[in-house]
Amino acid sequence: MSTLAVGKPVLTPKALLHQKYGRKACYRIEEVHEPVENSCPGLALPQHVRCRYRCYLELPELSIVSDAFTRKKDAEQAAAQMAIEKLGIQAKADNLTPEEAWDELVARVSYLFSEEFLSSAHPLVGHIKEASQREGGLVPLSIIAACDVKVNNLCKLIDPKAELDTLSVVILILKAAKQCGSVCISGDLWIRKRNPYAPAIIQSFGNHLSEPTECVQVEAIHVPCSAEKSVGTLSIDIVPNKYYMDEIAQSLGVCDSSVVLISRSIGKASSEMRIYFSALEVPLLAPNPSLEFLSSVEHVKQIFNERASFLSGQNIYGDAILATVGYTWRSPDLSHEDVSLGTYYRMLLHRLPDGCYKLSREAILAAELPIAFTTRSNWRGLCPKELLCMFCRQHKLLEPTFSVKSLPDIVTSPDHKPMALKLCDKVKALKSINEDEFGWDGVPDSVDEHSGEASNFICEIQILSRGNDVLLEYVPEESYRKENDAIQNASLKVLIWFNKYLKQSAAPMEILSSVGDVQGIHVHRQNLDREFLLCLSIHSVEKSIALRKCSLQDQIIHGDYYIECLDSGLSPSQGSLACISYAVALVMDGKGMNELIERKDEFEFEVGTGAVIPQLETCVMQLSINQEARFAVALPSRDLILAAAGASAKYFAQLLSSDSFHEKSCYLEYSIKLLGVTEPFEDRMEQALFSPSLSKQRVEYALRHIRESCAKTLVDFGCGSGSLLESLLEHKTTLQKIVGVDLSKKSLSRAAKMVHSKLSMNSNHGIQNASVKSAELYYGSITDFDPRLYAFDIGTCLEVIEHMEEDQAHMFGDVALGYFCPHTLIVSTPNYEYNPILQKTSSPDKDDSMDEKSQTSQCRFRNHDHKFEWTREQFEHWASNLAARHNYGVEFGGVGGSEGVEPGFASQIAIFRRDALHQVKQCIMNWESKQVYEVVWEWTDCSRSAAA
Ligand SMILES: C[S@@+](CC[C@H](N)C(=O)[O-])C[C@H]1O[C@@H](n2cnc3c(N)ncnc32)[C@H](O)[C@@H]1O
Ligand SMILES: [Mg+2]
Repeated sequence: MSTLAVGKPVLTPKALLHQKYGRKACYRIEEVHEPVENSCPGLALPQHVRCRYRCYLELPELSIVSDAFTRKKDAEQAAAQMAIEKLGIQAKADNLTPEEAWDELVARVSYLFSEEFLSSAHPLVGHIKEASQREGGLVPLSIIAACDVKVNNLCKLIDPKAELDTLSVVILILKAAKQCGSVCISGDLWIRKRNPYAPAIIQSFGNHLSEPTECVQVEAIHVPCSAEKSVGTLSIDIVPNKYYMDEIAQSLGVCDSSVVLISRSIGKASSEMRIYFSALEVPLLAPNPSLEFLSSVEHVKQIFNERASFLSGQNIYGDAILATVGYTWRSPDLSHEDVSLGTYYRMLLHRLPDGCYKLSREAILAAELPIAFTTRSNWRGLCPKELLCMFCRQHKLLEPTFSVKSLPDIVTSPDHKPMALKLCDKVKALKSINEDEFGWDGVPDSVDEHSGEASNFICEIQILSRGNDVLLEYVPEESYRKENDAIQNASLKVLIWFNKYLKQSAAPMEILSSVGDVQGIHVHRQNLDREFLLCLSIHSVEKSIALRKCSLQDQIIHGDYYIECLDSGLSPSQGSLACISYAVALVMDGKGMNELIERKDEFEFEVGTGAVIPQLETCVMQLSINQEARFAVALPSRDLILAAAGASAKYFAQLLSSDSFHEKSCYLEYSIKLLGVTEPFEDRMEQALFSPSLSKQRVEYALRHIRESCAKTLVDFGCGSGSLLESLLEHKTTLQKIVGVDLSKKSLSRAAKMVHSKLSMNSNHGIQNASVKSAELYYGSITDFDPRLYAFDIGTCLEVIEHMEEDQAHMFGDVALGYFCPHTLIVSTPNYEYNPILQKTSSPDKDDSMDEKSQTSQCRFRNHDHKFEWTREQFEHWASNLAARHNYGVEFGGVGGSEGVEPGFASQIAIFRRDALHQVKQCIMNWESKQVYEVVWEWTDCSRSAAA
């Protein structure tokens, strides 16, 4: 039997106000658009705005405006809280003694049958109106227990067990009814108004009662008490002029609706989904039965319906019906909705952490709860924190507590990373980089702007029962550079632990504590087992009726019907995002049956995080874009198949229980097609494999040359988010004017914010590179000439050309040296020959036996956006010809790897210098050219320009 701990109901501020004002409390939500973080003055690009919500609360005696919140409901609660504080309202119900609650209950029951009550939108009104059309105007007591929250709350104050037992609520209402003069009890469990309503009122009921005009069949679920019996469907007839509760009574095999007990609503707060069961199953009708008496009766224990009790969180006895039908606050009409078998299995699945994730991705047969949260941008489906909160709510626990601590002195990543990182090390390294919000240069956004050092966060989590007992505490060992990463990773760890606990409950706790890499989890086993008693028991029962394993070997991928197509060379590797379409069919070989269960036209997942079933991941890693494959896996549990089947669950349930099914070889067949691959960002690899990171080395290389050249003006072609400009402002140079050009407005916005904050810091502290007098950012293509950037001292173009089509890269070379004519131009681009080293290190599972040549020929580009990558020879060919055409000299260098050692530098660099003898020729023409770039941001040092 369930022995869930019962806590005092805690009323939210809104609920408290509702108690006092009802509908007189009016909430209105208004959106507030706020620019995100450090906005940048003068930026001529739309900046990111965050939408938040403010709540306006109108009460008869005052109006309140809340602060802005990310969630609407938080704004409402905050407004309600402010009102409560201003008005000095006390949580009344909380302070009632059981005796006072009893008096209130009697008054409430009486009020529910008053004429005044009939004008409210209360769901009970529908029942009273229906009853008035029947002889005697009788209403089942259980309806009051089910519909009126206030009655329920009062009953809980009188007897805390009312939380779990509908029956005890009914008994308390029965007693209260006997004490109030205005109602009377009829039979055992009927209640009615002692003096009938005025004929005029009854007349108006008839007019307003909008009952269905024709018979409707509502699909419902039959949940047998015996766990050995399968859950099935049934339909409830809703017939004009008949009370729907009587139909339910009939389905339960009881005489009338007064002996039908009703659970609280299940699922969403607005849902009318409830469990119905027979009061006759419980020895209720004995005189004055107490709950202690009831639960001590062996018979009651035997008829305890575990599955129904688990779903409703209340004690349910005997066979039960799960249905969505009833009156609501929203409309006077009877509302109803089908509950399919698929819905039932989805609800069960929803209670497990991995099930909740699968449902959030609508990919029940493909998705798995990932084992790692690498970056927010790669995570799909509900985030771990949301999943954990949902899990706690579903299991009627308190909301989890997250305590984030900032540890400024912990160093996340070692200074010198080995070249060959093990996968687990790599995942950690990647985690610590977290470039997710950034497109190109991967500047982590939690990096402390002043010191350049990252601060570190850990997030501790505590899970408490509703009775405030500690169930689980998690103190992580790892720290993260972003607060959100710390929270998400900690939440994920706890979810993974719960998943294991609920699935391997029989395992001793020592084993559970050390599963996977979940360390730092401390559980209070007794409390935990008590809270999850039902869940564990249901899970073990479901396991026992799980399907017999079919003859096909698990894990085996067979029948690789690869469609021959041009190999694009692009296959997913660890850390990349694979986009697939898939279909899963239930196949019965002997019967030649192939039934589609689940399909998705587009499904994205991060490779290497266990976000899909292992067979699927293994298969996808062997595909290139546009290739298709099929494989078979042994049948998973029946529950999972039925949850996936959704609306067709009934059909599949029949199929799976048919005799012929057990005789045939059955399996699930997955057909998948790889639609696209988003490679992990190149700089993620660069950061993980080089120390300092390759991008940092490039910037330092450029910086050295800039200093040596004593340049005063610099243009960064394809500046991206401004990583080079940032570095220029952090170091002493002779530069007075710096300009960036890019085609990405998003990157330019980031660059503007970054340059702005660096410049303000410089002028405040009078340090670093104070020589810069002006900074400009332009939006435009570097293959177009703009005379404002003519004849600068130095031009840089780092890791840009490979992002253009090859002919455009050639064009850029000609425009840069032929029109822009900088004195010096530095161009960097990946060295294709270096890729085998990078890719071998980044995918340790790849076959090592391949000789180097074949590896090179199979190598992918470093970034999905690269249009080409050149070998050293190709690069030198391009650069030398270009230089010769425009009277420049060129030298080569690079970063990553060493000079003269095969296969050269990881990033190859050309430095073009204008031939001193050749003066710039196109001067006149240049000045006549149109200004094609758009200024998106500019800054001038007013003090200096004024002084000058
Ligand atoms: C890999 S990022 C490099 C950014 C920066 N140079 C760095 O090293 O961090 C390449 C950049 O080139 C820009 N880009 C590509 N084609 C361009 C074009 N035709 N004109 C201007 N920018 C371009 C992209 O928008 C992107 O910001
Ligand atoms: Mg690149």
